[in-house]
Amino acid sequence: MSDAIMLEADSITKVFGGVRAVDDVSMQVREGTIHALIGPNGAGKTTFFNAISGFAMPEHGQVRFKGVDVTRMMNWRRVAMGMGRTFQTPSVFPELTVDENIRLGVRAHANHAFRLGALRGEAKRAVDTRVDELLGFVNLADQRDRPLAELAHGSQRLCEIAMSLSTDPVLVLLDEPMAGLAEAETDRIMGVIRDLRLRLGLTVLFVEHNMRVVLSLADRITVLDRGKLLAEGAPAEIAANNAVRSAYLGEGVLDHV
Ligand SMILES: Nc1ncnc2c1ncn2[C@@H]1O[C@H](COP(=O)(O)OP(=O)(O)OP(=O)(O)O)[C@@H](O)[C@H]1O
Repeated sequence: MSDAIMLEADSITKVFGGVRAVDDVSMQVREGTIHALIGPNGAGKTTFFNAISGFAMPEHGQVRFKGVDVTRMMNWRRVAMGMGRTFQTPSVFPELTVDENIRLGVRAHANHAFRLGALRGEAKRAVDTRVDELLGFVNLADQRDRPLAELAHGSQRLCEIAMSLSTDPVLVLLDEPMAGLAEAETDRIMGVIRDLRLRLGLTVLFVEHNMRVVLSLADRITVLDRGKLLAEGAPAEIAANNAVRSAYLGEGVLDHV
C-alpha cells in the first residue's frame, strides 16, 4: 500500500430523466488498496461505477485515473491505460470453454483478435503462456476444456475475473462479484480477490451487497445512499456509523456486525 492515489472521482453527478442517480459524489482509491463501494438498493453504485469505467458520461464532475483526466475518455482507452472491470451481468460466452473465453480476452489485448484461425510461433507461445497464467491464478486449470455454461456459478465468476485480468490492468473494478453465490463459493472468490493485491499487486474497487465480504476484504469503504455520499472510512468505522446503520435499516445486512 502506498499513499499514491490510483483513482479519483471528483463531484460526480449523473442524472437520468428527473432522477439524480449520483449526486455530487467524490471518492479516492489509493494504490494497493481493496476499496468497497456499498449502499442500499438504488443508491447509485452501478451508475457511479459506470461513470468511473466509461460506460456512462456524468453531467458534472471529473474522473482521474493515474493522475489523468479520463472523464470523457472512451472505455477502451481506459482499459488500455490499465483499468479492468467485470459486470453484474455475465460478459462471458457461455457456450465457449473456459480456455476459449480467456483466450479471447488475451488475444484481443494482444491485438490478435482480428486474425481468424490459429496463431503461430512466438505470438502463439505468448498467448498460451498468458492463458495458462490466468487459468492458474484463478485455479481453473483443471476445468479449462469445459463449456462455461456447465460450471458452477463461482467458477463462472472466476473466469470473468480472469478475463478482466487479460488486459493487464493495474486497477480492477468488480461489480458484485459475490451476487447469487453460495457461501463456499464466496470464500473461494474472496481468496482470489485478496490475491489480486497480494500476488499481483493490483488495486481493487468492488461493489458488493454481502456485508460479511465487504467488512472482511476492504481496507476502505465508501457508502452511497439515494445518490449521495453517506460515509467513507475503515470497516470498523463504517460498521459503527449510525447514518449507515439507518440507511440499511430493515435490510438486516448489518445486524450480525
Ligand atoms: N439507465 C437508467 N435510466 C433511468 N434510471 C436509471 C438508469 N440507471 C439507473 N437508474 C436509476 O438510478 C438510481 C440508481 O441506480 P443504480 O443501479 O446505479 O443503483 P445501485 O446502487 O447500483 O442499485 P442496486 O444495488 O439495486 O444494483 C435508481 O433510482 C435507478 O432506478
